[in-house]
Amino acid sequence: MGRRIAVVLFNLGGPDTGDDVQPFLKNLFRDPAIIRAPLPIRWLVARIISSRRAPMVKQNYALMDAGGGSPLLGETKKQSAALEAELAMRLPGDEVRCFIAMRYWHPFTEEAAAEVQKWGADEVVLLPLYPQFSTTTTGSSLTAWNKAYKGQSRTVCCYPFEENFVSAHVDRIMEAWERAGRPDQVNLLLSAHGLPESVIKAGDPYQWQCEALAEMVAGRVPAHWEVSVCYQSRVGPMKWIGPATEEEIARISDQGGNILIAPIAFVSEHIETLVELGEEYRLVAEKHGAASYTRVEALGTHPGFIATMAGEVTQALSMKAAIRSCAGDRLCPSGWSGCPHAERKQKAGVRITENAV
Ligand SMILES: C=CC1=C(C)c2cc3[nH]c(cc4nc(cc5[nH]c(cc1n2)c(C)c5CCC(=O)O)C(CCC(=O)O)=C4C)c(C)c3C=C
Ligand SMILES: [Fe+2]
Ligand SMILES: [Fe+2]
Repeated sequence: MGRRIAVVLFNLGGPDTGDDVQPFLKNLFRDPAIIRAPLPIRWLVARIISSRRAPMVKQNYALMDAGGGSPLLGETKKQSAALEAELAMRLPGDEVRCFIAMRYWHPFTEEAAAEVQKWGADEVVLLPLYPQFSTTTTGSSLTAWNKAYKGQSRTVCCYPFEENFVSAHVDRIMEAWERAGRPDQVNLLLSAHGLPESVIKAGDPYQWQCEALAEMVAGRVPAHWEVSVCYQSRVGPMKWIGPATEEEIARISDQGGNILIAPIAFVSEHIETLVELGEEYRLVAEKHGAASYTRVEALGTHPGFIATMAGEVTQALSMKAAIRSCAGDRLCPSGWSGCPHAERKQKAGVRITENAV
């Protein structure tokens, strides 16, 4: 008899309606992976920031066609259904079911863990919808999962250099270039969600993974395009990693460039792609005189992305180790202490190549 395989998709979650915006933000800012302060301070800060931020953010959620909330759950359900169908084909002897585990709104990680437990899975594979590993996203979901689920699971930590994933990005970029009227001179901005600089200094490998992916993408688009990485969605007064996407757009627009802007750390459409990249930054580009501004679509259910996830799951199932990256074992160079893989040991006299790119 085949196995019952549960694939748990980790994502951030988003409010279902306008009324959910403030409690959703409160959940987010209460997370110690996001605000690194002791409990009473964190809860107070979460209450203050969420009530101050909610009115402005609510207006942005209302701009999307999602009943005043986020389209993220709907988009994640489409990816989940496509992955389930792909895995049913690849693992015909087994019963595979995908479960969605959101970190800050329904269906919460705890709800997903209870569902998996009730279903009676023989194998559990944790698969983040965050291609790059960060302690603030995948790391936080892993902590929540391990608290909620009683049993063994296998983890896919990250897949930023997986072949199908990289070529799906290039495919979406070339689609957008066609839509833009195939301009000869192009400024391709690869935009990722930013992080506070302190998180990176504490060893989080996210920025390293984003920038190494960007180099791979840059190597596959026309050689005369100008490609750069930038970081969006800054929140709060702390110093965040840069350059800031908005500043890059203003700089390039001042030179009259044709901008293609692609999300490289988000795999679905939501407030950060539809409103921030799609509307707010478009206004910045227009104000500064860009020749054109075209948003590259998120991967969504691109067949290459579904193949990436299906491949990672089947490989995770066939491994002895409980955790894998797209390179099999540890992907991050030593020094990135936030990487969930143990550091590689340097054997006497043997030089180990840490960087799998
Ligand atoms: C790569 C993915 C993400 C990282 C890294 C990340 C870090 C991070 N985020 C905040 C604060 C907010 N993020 C918000 C929305 C949001 N963030 C991500 C992904 C990453 N966040 C997604 C997919 C979304 C969209 C959710 C949706 O509703 O569809 C928000 C809410 C929106 C807003 O208020 O602007 C906040 C707040 C911090 C502080 C942080 C790292 C420390
Ligand atoms: Fe975020
Ligand atoms: Fe890593």
